[in-house]
Amino acid sequence: MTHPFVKMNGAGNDFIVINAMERPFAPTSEQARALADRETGPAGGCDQLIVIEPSQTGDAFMRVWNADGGVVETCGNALRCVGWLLTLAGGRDRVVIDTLGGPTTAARAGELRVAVDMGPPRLAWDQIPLAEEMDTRGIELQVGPVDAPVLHTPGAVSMGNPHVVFFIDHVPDDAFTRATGSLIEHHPLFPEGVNVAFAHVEARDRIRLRVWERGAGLTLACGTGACAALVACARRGLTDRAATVIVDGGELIIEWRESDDHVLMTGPVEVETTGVLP
Ligand SMILES: N[C@@H](CCC[C@H](N)C(=O)O)C(=O)O
Repeated sequence: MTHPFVKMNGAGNDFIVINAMERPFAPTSEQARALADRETGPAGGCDQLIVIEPSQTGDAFMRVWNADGGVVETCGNALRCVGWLLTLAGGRDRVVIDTLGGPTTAARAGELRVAVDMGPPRLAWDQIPLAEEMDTRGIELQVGPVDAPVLHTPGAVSMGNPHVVFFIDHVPDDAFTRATGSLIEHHPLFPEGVNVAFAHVEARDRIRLRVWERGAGLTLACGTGACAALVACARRGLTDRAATVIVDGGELIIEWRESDDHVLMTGPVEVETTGVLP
């Protein structure tokens, strides 16, 4: 493959980023899986493989592979990482990055900090998508026995990719997050699978979040998950429209702007290492 790569992370959610602006890079899903592999992949593998391609309408197009080799619509933390690389390379403060989930603007927000405008959340049941019509403020889904569910009535939100957000009165441990997340990820209610978030509201402006990502499992942070959690919590009146979302790998500042319905996410990015693919 012999492409140079940059290993980066956004609040701990880590990526192998490949610049294919001048030389195409189109891995098969098996190759993407091999690059992401935690034992044999370069630089310790990754949660998502990210390829930066030319775009007709923006400054670049960002393509995303989950660690399981599936191509998905978007990735919020990767948008911040790619935003950092593109602004650095172009000597600019702001860039437009296209994705399969829609265009995003990324702007520098300090040293190794980037803010992205993720656009409006998609809240109609068929935009998530769900298999049947439901009120996405609280969908008919529960975990545990019918008469005493452990979790129930989560919110559903698309940030370009599908999310379900459970409201939980404590921070779930790894075992619970893995077991419940992997069960819900493939639930027939979600024909395209779903990212599963567990939101513990600490205050009207503070959410502690853990996310089981579709196609990647338990990660240290999920940017679109943090956006979806804030939207789901605000729709239920549990938080204001802006909050700090604390994930396992750091903190993300999320605002659901009233004036234009857009969701903004600001947070850290880190360059871990660079290398060349074998
Ligand atoms: N880590 C991401 C989301 C990556 C894609 C997701 N697993 C999906 O399948 O939709 C983020 O920061 O948003």
